[in-house]
Amino acid sequence: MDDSYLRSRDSSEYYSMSSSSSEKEEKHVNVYLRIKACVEISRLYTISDATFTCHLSGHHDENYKFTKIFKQESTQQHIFVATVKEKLRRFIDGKNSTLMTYGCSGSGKTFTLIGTPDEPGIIPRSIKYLFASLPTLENYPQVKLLANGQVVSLNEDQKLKEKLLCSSILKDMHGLKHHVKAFSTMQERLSIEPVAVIDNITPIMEIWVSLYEIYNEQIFDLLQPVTRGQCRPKLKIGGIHDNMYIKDLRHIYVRSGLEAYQVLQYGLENRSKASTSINLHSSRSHCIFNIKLVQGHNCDNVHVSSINFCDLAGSERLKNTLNNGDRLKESSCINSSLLVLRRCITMVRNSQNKKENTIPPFRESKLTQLFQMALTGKEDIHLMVNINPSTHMFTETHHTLNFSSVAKEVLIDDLPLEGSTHFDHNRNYHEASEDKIIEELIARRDEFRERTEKVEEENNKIRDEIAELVLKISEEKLQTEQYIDEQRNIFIKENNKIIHGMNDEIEKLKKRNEELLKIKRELQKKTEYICIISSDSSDDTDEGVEDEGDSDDYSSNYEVLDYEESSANHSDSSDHIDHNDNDGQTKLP
Ligand SMILES: Nc1ncnc2c1ncn2[C@@H]1O[C@H](COP(=O)(O)OP(=O)(O)OP(=O)(O)O)[C@@H](O)[C@H]1O
Repeated sequence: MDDSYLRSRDSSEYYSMSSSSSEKEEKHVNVYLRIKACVEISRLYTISDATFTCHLSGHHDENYKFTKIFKQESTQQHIFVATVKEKLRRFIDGKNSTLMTYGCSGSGKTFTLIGTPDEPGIIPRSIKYLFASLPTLENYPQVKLLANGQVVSLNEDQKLKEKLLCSSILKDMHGLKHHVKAFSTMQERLSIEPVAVIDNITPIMEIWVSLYEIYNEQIFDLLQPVTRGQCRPKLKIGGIHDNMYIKDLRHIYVRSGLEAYQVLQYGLENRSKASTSINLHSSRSHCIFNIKLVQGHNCDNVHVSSINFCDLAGSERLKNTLNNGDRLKESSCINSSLLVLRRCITMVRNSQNKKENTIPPFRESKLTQLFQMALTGKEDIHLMVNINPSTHMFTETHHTLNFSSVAKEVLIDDLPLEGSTHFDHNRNYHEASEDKIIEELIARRDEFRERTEKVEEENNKIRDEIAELVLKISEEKLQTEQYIDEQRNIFIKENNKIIHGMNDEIEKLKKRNEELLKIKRELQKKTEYICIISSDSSDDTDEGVEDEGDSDDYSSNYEVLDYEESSANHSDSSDHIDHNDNDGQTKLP
């Protein structure tokens, strides 16, 4: 580990990374005190450096020592830098750690861990720091973490399935768009914070997260989607000795800070909360967010480190809360599990001090059962104690301070990692100086700009393609219209031709008709004339004339002969004459 000194951007303090003093401190559990910012501050307390003093009337003053005290004006960033940042480096180096927030209801535990978009807490800052320090992670995981801590390599289908788990949660989050907005607001706030850039990276680097709550002494997976009306399944604890795990707990593979943050928010929406007389949004459960980092050169040779952020439910005096029904049951479950925690820590402390040698009652509560390793000092644990300095909370605050003083005495083994030869645990970190931060921000901005340009380029390409298609379609449309026009014109022309031909024919027929009518009239005239002549001659020579039938025969013979002659002249068209046509006009059928 680099021996360099770090400087937080918002304070003039320097934090030693691995100086001998910090190593000395790490032998005991780190216990921090955060005093809630509120209007009324009791005169019963005074603070001097890392000592908090309670002035009890009629009694001597009680002093409580802490690793560090964060006064009311301390910022979220200050607290993150002073408590967790170094743990995150150790986490990247392969070490496990647990941070617990402890305090009475409404004292600011959730605010310290989660915070708000404008004042992000320790977890969002840790997510941001972690992903900023790591290289870009692969789209798909190569290995999977089983709940019992085993690691198995994944085939292509399984990789896709794991990736889809995260996608389905993010899809569900679309109804909660404010979280995406909250994250970008937070990103802006956090963008000026220093990040560590690690030197040597392993081919396998994966981040997995899980979130669960212990509510009324039952464990529930908060990342397990449940349909409306369905009960969230209760999970069981497995494992042997002090190595405990939660059976069937979901671990989600996340690739970016945004993904991790969204998954966290998705789970927090499922957390049991209720309004109490002390806190409008009181957490009624212990809630644990876990991040696991898998690193290795190949699937058979990986190391997993784990970091827990544990937001404990607030202790509450039943007399003060006036709780009843469900709230009362929750309160007594919370208080009894915190009581077991206190007893366990006291016994661990006493056995470490050789005062007694009894086995702490870890199995009496789910919380202590799961965190047995950390509570016995075998893993790194640190405690954030939150207090509300108002006078009306004095009794609760006094209890909290007594617990913290015991916890502060617990020793932790800072054991080196066993068999941890998979990668270099003493990586070099480059703590980003102000210049480097600016450099990195510029690099990120350039990268972002490059990505935006690429997207714009693709957009333009697509736009051009669409324009081309539209042009093609309109050209084809035009061609089709022209073709239809041409065909219509040809049809009209042909039609006109036929009509013209027919009109000519009609004209011819009309003429022929007229001619025939003329012939008919002439014949009638002739007939009449012959009739007149024949009647005249019969009058004159009645005897010498043959009978009427002969004369009829003569005239009809004459008519037929003449008609045949004329029809022979017009034989081709006479067939079509309509002799019944009243006005003598010929019409088309
Ligand atoms: N340091 C602080 N600065 C500003 N607001 C704070 C601070 N600490 C807590 N608060 C506010 O006080 C209220 C209660 O805080 P929070 O919910 O974090 O308490 P809690 O200890 O988690 O309570 P519970 O155990 O009931 O869940 C919240 O509205 C929170 O925003």
